[in-house]
Amino acid sequence: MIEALKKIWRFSGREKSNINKSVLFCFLNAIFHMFEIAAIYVVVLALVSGVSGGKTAWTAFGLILVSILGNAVTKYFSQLEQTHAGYFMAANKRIDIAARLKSVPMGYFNDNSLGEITGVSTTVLDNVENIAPMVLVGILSGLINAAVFIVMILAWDWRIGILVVLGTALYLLITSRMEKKSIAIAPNRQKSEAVLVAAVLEYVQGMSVIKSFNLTGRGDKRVRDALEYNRKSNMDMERLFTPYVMAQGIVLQIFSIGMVLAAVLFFLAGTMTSANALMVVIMSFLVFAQIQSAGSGLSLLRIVSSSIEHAEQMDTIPQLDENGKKLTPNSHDIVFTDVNFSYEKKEILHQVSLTVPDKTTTAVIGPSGSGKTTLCNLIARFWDVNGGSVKIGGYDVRAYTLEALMDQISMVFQNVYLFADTIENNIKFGRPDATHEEVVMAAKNACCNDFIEALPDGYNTVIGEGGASLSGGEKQRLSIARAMLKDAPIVILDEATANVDPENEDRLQKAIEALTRNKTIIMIAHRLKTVKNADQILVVDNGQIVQSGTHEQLIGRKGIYSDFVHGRREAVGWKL
Ligand SMILES: Nc1ncnc2c1ncn2[C@@H]1O[C@H](COP(=O)(O)OP(=O)(O)OP(=O)(O)O)[C@@H](O)[C@H]1O
Repeated sequence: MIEALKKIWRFSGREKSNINKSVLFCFLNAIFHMFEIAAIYVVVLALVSGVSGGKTAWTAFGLILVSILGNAVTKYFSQLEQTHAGYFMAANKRIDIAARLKSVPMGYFNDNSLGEITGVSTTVLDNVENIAPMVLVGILSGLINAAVFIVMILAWDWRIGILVVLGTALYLLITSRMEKKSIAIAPNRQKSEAVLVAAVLEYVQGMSVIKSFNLTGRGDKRVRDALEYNRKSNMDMERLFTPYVMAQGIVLQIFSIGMVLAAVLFFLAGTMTSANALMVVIMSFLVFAQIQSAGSGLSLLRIVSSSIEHAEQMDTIPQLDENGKKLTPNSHDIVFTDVNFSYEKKEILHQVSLTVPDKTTTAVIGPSGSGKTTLCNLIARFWDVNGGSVKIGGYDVRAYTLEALMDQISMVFQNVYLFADTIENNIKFGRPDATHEEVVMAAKNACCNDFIEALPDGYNTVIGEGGASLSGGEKQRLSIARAMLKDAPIVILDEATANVDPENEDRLQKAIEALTRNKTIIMIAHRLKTVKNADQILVVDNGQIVQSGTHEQLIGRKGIYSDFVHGRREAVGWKL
């Protein structure tokens, strides 16, 4: 229990002071509750002594008024501090995760990790946000208040005090058993929630495939299994808790009745006044309220603790080793020296050495799966090489901070991702401080202006998440506009014109020429015309550069390139 409490306390980070304040307000709240008891005591004393009158009534009224007002104010502030602490505990972690993800190797992102990240950022951190401060404050204040209350009762009547101590001890014993038992089950419940999020995510993402292959039955099997797993783990938790919750209730009932019986016996034996005996009867309803508050916190402790453990697993996501500096190279040549690379075990690039001179265009061609995209991704350090080095302007890409490195590079990917935001902001992603005029200019150069102006709200049109409401070609052109706006010295184009209709292709080619003028270009090319015009062609086959040179040099040589250009080699799988 102490370990779990410490874990929440550690996790609360900068919000510790809010937790402390909330505990303090809970303590004050308990003191104000005592004013109620004092009011009752005043009335009981007056009734028993038969000296009741206006003074008694006003005193009792005054005490109750103070109690109500004090209760309301302290409850409000205690709740406020808890909500503040919970919100920021979760928000800080969410921000922390987002920051970490920026320097995670791209290989980390797959369906499972996506489900895991979504699960932690939503349900797991929701648990922390909503119940962590409540549990922490409930337990701490409940225990402190119960202890103070017990000391006061012991001082008032030690015999009744002992009964309260015994009831409290037994209640805590049962609660601690329940808390220990839930150690085994709480992480399972956590896991089932993450599995459910991952399954739903995959189901929604794969909806087009599921529909087109009419797999609705099979497609949702994973979701149904995940729901069943989640239901079962929740039921297991309930099943485990129910007997303990019943035992807790029974113990408190027995000791409350015990207090009443003791009071009657002590009164009959003449060792307790009638006023005090009446007070014991009344207090038997209130005396265990504080310990119950601690108990309900304890029963949720494991859930919060395993939520925190789960969220903290995000700290173990592999990170690219970042010791870089904010470098600004003088030239932008790209040099690979003996690069070996594997995503997992299988090596994809073998001893690749190449040079892309500053302000020249290099076309990369080769069969599908030969390693062209991988080559480009290593320049942007989406992954780190396993051997050898990739240098830009004489500096290893690992010597740059990720931010400084990305300042050097614009990328136009095969699959364009657009955010659920306005067209303008999607283009501005290339340079957030760009003016509207600059955005329009980039859009014009990328042949986007016409279709954007035809949209209902022009540049302010909000596109669907993932760019769902635009055609493939339109998305591609927007991503080129983004790159134009960024105006980085190195441009990496991966199948940049693959989705553009023939009507726009020539204009887009011109736009790409404008984008790439005076820059270092590495492009995965698929048009013979582009390849021919490149300063250098690299032919990749099976993770190696098998040929390099200009079109004129390569066409005259025996090899893959001339075979392909002369149609002697099957075009299947080739990107040309
Ligand atoms: N994230 C990844 N994890 C594991 N293997 C990968 C990953 N990405 C690519 N590969 C594998 O690496 C090899 C090279 O892939 P790459 O995408 O670089 O080839 P490519 O030449 O660009 O192919 P294409 O022209 O079809 O896009 C392929 O065998 C591919 O299956």
